Amino acid sequence: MAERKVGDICGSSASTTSDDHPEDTLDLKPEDGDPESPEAQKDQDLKSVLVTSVLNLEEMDVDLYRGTHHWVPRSQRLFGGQIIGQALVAAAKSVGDNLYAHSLHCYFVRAGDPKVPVLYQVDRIRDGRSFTVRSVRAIQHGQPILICQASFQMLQPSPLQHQFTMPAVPPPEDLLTAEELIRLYLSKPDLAEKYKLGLNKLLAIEVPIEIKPNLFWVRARGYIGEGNMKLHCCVAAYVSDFALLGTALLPYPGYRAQFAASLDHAMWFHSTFRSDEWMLYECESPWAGGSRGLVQGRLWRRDGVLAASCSQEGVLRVKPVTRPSKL
Ligand SMILES: CC(C)(COP(=O)(O)OP(=O)(O)OC[C@H]1O[C@@H](n2cnc3c(N)ncnc32)[C@H](O)[C@@H]1OP(=O)(O)O)[C@@H](O)C(=O)NCCC(=O)NCCSC(=O)CCCC(=O)O
Repeated sequence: MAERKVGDICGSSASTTSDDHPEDTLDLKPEDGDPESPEAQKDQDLKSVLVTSVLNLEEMDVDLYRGTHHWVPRSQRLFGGQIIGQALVAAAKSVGDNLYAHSLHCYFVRAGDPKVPVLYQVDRIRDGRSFTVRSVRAIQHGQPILICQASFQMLQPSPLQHQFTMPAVPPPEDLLTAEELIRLYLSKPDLAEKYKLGLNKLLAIEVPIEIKPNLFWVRARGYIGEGNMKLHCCVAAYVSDFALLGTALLPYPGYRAQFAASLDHAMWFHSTFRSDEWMLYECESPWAGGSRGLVQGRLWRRDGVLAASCSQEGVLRVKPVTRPSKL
């Protein structure tokens, strides 16, 4: 019989069997697949940091988890995608293997503090025949920073099947990564010192996501492996918040964000996909007003299958870009 350790929030621990919550043993670790396969050989040292650390929550007690931070944005508030991804991991741990995340709805109610860990408390709202709903509160300093509802469904076939068509874009292999692009700029001999400094700072940031700018080809860095769809959904939830809100600023090159923070985030998962393989992230902003911007994203598998969709509204307070006078 499997044994697992539980403890209270203060860190004391006790031992119990997994019999009372057999689903709690759900393994969200990356799959190793065939260790002899060339892919596994090549990637065995390159496990995605997203699954080995960011999304690898520590179990504190039944339905209570603790997450740690990896990359913290310059704003010094926690990255929203990290909190959503970790909340989905916590929710997924309380549902059976035959259930798959199909949607989540979150509100970011307070800025996350990078100096302390985040606790995730899961409420088992309902276990239905087809659908199962969980509510997760992400807590710091005794107060919620995120509330998240996630819904899971067993696989069910349907004659209704349609999707938009993926935009035609160059494949990721034909494009430069963000790092390559920065290095290209840095190699220019006439680049001013202040830009060199800024670009070198950008290069030093270790974001566990790879992006090719052009609508965004995106994937988790490192190897996760095939098969664990719950885990790929959690990674996609992390990835989906990256650079999404900035889409609402694209029509306004004359302004820059003075304050930007996502208010809510909703996501729907449509098909199986691998978050460690290139997916096209198509982002658009149908509306902005009232110091807020609405953004929508579609994650496409490179074979043209729509993998996931998301929507987000964020606070956007801007100020005009001041350019030095040429006189
Ligand atoms: C959204 C808020 C800030 C709302 O709280 P609030 O108390 O109502 O705050 P607020 O009044 O909006 O103030 C926020 C800020 O806006 C300023 N402000 C307020 N009114 C005005 C105005 N008229 N003109 C100019 N500035 C104004 C306030 O002074 C605040 O500024 P400050 O924080 O003091 O510098 C809060 O709920 C919160 O912090 N929620 C968490 C949001 C969050 O952390 N989201 C996830 C991280 S953001 C992210 O991940 C985006 C992706 C990053 C990427 O794309 O790279």
